[in-house]
Amino acid sequence: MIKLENISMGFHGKYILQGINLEVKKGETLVVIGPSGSGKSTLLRLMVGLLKPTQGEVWIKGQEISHLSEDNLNKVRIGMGMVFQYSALFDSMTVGDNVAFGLREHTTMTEAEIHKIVTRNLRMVGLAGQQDVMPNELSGGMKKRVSLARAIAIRPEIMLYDEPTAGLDPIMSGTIDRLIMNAKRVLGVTSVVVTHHMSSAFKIADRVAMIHGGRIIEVGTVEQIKQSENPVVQQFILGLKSPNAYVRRRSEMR
Ligand SMILES: Nc1ncnc2c1ncn2[C@@H]1O[C@H](COP(=O)(O)OP(=O)(O)OP(=O)(O)O)[C@@H](O)[C@H]1O
Repeated sequence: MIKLENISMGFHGKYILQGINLEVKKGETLVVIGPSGSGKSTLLRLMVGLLKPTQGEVWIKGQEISHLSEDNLNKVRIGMGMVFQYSALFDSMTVGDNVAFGLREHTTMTEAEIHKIVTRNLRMVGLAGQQDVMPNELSGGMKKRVSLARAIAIRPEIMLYDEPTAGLDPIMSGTIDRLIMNAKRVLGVTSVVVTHHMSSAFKIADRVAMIHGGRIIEVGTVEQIKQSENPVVQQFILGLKSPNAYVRRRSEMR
């Protein structure tokens, strides 16, 4: 469904990502973890053609997208929902109109049908009855939830989430995790989720990929990641001060 082939990405001569090979299968949820600034958001932006790789190929549903015109890219993007860190809501539109936007643009649904979906989706993200509110009256976390309600409205085949639970309280984070899992279970959505929340990552992931130093240093199922012998992976998932702390802890346990 999504395939990155030998991707390198540099900004002003400095390489952020190097030699990235990654495949996300249909219906799979891949969670991307890694330190701040390691290139996780850049990876998502490459997948949706917002950035062109310095090197390598980005395949979406059998189509290489890094050389497509903006028009053709937009056609590919119709099947993709995005919940990005600063997902722009349209400030001049109500919450309800924001959620309805893609449905009005890309479907022939009646207003009554659209109203039903808007109401249901806002309820799913814990914002029932907020359709007439303007985005600037919402907290950051609420805006993120509106953008999630908007993204899933068009029933995309692919969903890309950039830190969907950042800034949310634990209960709301749990709600969003369940939404991501439901989108997979009910709609068969293929998802890539960038998160700093390890508990969330381990709950929702089919596979986890860890980026470090511009490269994918580990990829595998939750169990495989938890059992990784790589001290850098263990340091990250356990939140230790240094990789050596893990090596010491492991030798003490043996
Ligand atoms: N358009 C750009 N121009 C120049 N540098 C950029 C650009 N986009 C990202 N970068 C740089 O690339 C690096 C990786 O950024 P990115 O946002 O992908 O990291 P991240 O892993 O998502 O970080 P975080 O976890 O903090 O959100 C950073 O050093 C950032 O400054």
